[in-house]
Amino acid sequence: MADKIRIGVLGASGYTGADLVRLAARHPAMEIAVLTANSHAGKPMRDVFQHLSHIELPDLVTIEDAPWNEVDAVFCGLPHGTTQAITKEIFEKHPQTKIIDMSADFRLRDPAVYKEWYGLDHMATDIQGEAVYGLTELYRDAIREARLIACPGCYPTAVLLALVPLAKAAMIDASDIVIDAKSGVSGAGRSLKENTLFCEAGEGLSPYAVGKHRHMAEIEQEIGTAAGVPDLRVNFTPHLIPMSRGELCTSYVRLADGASARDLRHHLLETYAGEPFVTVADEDVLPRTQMVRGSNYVVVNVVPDRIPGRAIVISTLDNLVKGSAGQAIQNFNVAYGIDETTGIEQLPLFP
Ligand SMILES: NC(=O)C1=CN([C@@H]2O[C@H](COP(=O)(O)OP(=O)(O)OC[C@H]3O[C@@H](n4cnc5c(N)ncnc54)[C@H](OP(=O)(O)O)[C@@H]3O)[C@@H](O)[C@H]2O)C=CC1
Ligand SMILES: CC(=O)N[C@@H](CCC(=O)OP(=O)(O)O)C(=O)O
Repeated sequence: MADKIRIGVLGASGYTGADLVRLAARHPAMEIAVLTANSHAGKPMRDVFQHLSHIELPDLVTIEDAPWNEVDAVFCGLPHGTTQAITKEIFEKHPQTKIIDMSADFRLRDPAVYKEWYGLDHMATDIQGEAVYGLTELYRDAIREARLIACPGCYPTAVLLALVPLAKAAMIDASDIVIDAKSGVSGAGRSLKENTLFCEAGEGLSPYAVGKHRHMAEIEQEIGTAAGVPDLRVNFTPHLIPMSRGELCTSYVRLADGASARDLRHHLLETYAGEPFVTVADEDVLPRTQMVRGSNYVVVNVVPDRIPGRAIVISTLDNLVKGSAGQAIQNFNVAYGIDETTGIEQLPLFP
């Protein structure tokens, strides 16, 4: 293979950053050149993550100390609000760099909507316009040309892969979507939070951010665009479930006149025929997190609702792989013209 592409991972001491490093370390076209951290800066990566002690990795440095002239591509796994300024700075000094962001900082096209949901002024409105929404299966052509890729949130990835094709084909009523979502605790990141403590997350199931979760903005943006419905509103309720990784979204939809659950499933089968990572489950198989754990796969299916004129669409993924690091690498592969499955072909872990 020609020279490897040198990558930097911002936020390598976090969950998405660490999973990115785990996958990148075996990617034949990548060389891990720079890893950054905040409170963990100055430490060897193996001191922070013992599961990565089998390989040689650069030590963690602060963003300020990172040598940007030594990287070709940057993956960002930073908290919301911390990616815009550094993205601008890198592009100003090294305009050829490709940036693949796993945070929400460039996902929302309208900076006013970003402010509404994140409570922050957008600090890079001049480059927001060139950001491509990194849902690979739906934006592949634009990703090929992009230097700034905004990977979707984990819940939106699961929901949009299932619903956008149906909304686009006008097979469902985009204005009547109710999404019940559940996520493992790693979705909340590695920092200490009360609701993620073992004693408080274990043996329980808790709804959170009901009626106000910021992923609604992303889901509305993308389904609204696909369906041609400006100001679309969806109902989305996430729950924290006591497992470390994995996510399952159950969407209750109203069928367009004449459409059946079976038609919806056939449409998804046609849409995703040939897609390496989206599996439409066999007719009687219900998606379960155990079908995707540790992998870049998404499993979807559609079943009839007992209420006439409605259907239930279920989708599942691993929030740290297809929901963040795996999808980021999939986008990297597309952006660099590498076979899309490179480095992320792992089958799910089971049991
Ligand atoms: N977890 C998930 O399933 C998903 C997360 N995301 C998004 O990806 C991003 C990262 O999430 P996740 O890995 O879970 O988060 P973590 O909390 O696990 O990690 C955050 C990382 O950012 C670093 N960091 C924190 N604050 C700063 C700062 N002010 N300046 C520089 N670096 C900083 C931390 O360094 P240190 O630890 O050394 O202090 C750490 O490396 C977030 O935007 C998140 O919303 C997207 C999809 C899925
Ligand atoms: C369990 C849990 O807390 N999950 C996170 C999802 C994080 C994510 O996927 O996405 P963002 O990049 O948009 O934060 C949450 O609901 O905020």
